[in-house]
Amino acid sequence: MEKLMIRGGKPLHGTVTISGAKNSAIALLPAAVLADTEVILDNLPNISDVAIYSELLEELGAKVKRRDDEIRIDPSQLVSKPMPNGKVKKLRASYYLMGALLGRFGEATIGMPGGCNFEPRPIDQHIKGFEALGAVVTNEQGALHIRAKQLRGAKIYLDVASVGATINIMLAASRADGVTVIENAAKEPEIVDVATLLTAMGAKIKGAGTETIRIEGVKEMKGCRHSIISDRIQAGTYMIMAAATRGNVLVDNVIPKHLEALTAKLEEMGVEVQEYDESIRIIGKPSYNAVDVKALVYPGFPTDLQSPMTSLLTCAQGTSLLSDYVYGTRFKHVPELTLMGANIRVEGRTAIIEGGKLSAAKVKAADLRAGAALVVAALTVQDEVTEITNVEYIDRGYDRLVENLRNLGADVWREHD
Ligand SMILES: CC(=O)N[C@H]1[C@@H](OP(=O)(O)OP(=O)(O)OC[C@H]2O[C@@H](n3ccc(=O)[nH]c3=O)[C@H](O)[C@@H]2O)O[C@H](CO)[C@@H](O)[C@@H]1O
Ligand SMILES: C=C(OP(=O)(O)O)C(=O)O
Repeated sequence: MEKLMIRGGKPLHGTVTISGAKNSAIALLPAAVLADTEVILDNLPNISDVAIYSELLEELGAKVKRRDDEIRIDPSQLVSKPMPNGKVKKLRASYYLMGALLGRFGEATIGMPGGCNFEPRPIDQHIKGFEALGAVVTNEQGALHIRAKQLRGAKIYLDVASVGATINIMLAASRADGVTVIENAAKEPEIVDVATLLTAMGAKIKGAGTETIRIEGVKEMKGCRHSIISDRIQAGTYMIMAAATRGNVLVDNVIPKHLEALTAKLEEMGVEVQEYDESIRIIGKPSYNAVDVKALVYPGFPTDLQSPMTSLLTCAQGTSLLSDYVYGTRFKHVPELTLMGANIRVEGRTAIIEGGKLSAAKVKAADLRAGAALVVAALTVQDEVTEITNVEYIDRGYDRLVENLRNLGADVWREHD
């Protein structure tokens, strides 16, 4: 086990290059199993979720070769195999093997997913989708058994615009007989990225990125080469870190459109934001306005930036309100920030944040973004060392975090716990 040590108080300066998106990569890897030949993905993030997913694909018989930020997946020898336990429990996105294997083999047995457990995260909409496509789904000892004699296209109205359910249904429906229409589909950029890969593999998909997605099933899908979109959540976290430390940072290899909700909030706080074609410069200011933030589905403010944003709002003058309308109890970072001297109260789905100075403490990352929130907070603490344990959560989603922060001038290192 390792812990992260941060001596804060230094404004971040320089350029950080953002890697491919976690939430795309861990959907694109299982999507590759629908092909008959090799799929090559570029701009692959170097994060633990990707490493675990690659091993899962190998367990299923895929040949996986990885070099730098490229991965080659040859699924031609893939076998239909139950995966009730083991690595599937370490990931949230292992649920995509349900849709992908169902599409390829007409059956899948996958343990209930792991990942960040900041609150109960049901997958009833995924199951509803598989059933609508003609599958029989049973839950036996914590694993879902999904079987279909013949997958048939269907109209599916999602009760909630779920990212995972939208992608899972797209995966299975790509190999179904006939046309599937998903209504109230999620619109996150990662869904468009998955649709782009599936289309390059031979699927017929229209409307990804809107609330209605139409998928015409095809009999065969082939390999291709695809570059993963850049990680808007990693990019947003560095933008927040730059603002919190009153630094001047160019966040490079980003799609500025994907970050508009954050950019608008930072500007409202008084942060200077300069947008370029593929990069964003953040110039911090000595004092910030308190603001109200509502985390919503895309294109609203992302729930995955809600925790790091909480830390930034402790640097503002006055009271900010931050409400999460996607995950109403995603506040595991709050008790830890309180240990660092933050004045935050949670009422229902809202955190009420009073601006003020933080101090160093021994804190624990309760999940991936709660960990990112602690890193933001620690970077603001003048000269004192904050110790963050449970770094393995942060490693799920931040590519070369220590290296990047050091390049920006931060005093950060890892130690054995
Ligand atoms: C691997 C991945 O891409 N993870 C992201 C994905 O998670 P994930 O795909 O799990 O999140 P969803 O979009 O499915 O969840 C959104 C909301 O819908 C609810 N819901 C979801 C599915 C379902 O079957 N029933 C149901 O009620 C959830 O409890 C939540 O309140 O989107 C979340 C919301 O942007 C992000 O925080 C995660 O980083
Ligand atoms: C919640 C997240 O990830 P996951 O859904 O993979 O647990 C996240 O990326 O913030």
